[in-house]
Amino acid sequence: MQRIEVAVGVILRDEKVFISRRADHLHQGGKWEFPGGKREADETFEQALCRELREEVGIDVETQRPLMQIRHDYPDKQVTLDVRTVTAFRGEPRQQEGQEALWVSVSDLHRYTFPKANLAIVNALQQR
Ligand SMILES: Nc1nc2c([nH]c(=O)n2[C@H]2C[C@H](O)[C@@H](COP(=O)(O)OP(=O)(O)OP(=O)(O)O)O2)c(=O)[nH]1
Ligand SMILES: [Mg+2]
Repeated sequence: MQRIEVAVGVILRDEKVFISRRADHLHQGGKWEFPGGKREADETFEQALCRELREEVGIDVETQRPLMQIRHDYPDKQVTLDVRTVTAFRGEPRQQEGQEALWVSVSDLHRYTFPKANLAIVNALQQR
């Protein structure tokens, strides 16, 4: 199985995080996620995150910082998540692909069901 590399953005504003729900038909469908997507061959993770957040939530990232990299093996897919916090951006985040999305307090993040690989992200944010 090939490992896929995913750029993931934790968009933060006033102790809230912007999350969206994965479409039902996708891998890990129906769960909440931090916006992002697969890195293309000619991109750095930083570039991939800028592109994905422009496409998926319509913002231009101004400040991003590495938070962690997570390797996780799902039964049907192996992923590496390159996770970055995004603390400055232009535009107002809006889900561009019709998925549900909302701002949630960092302290409430554990109430939402994320893919298993995300557990470390939620823990790290709540310990900040
Ligand atoms: N975006 C995102 N993906 C996550 C998270 N947690 C997690 O395990 N994943 C996994 C699910 C998928 O297997 C993979 C992301 O792939 P994807 O199919 O959404 O990528 P993409 O947006 O580029 O979509 P596409 O190429 O299929 O159009 O990473 C997360 O918080 N955000
Ligand atoms: Mg995506």
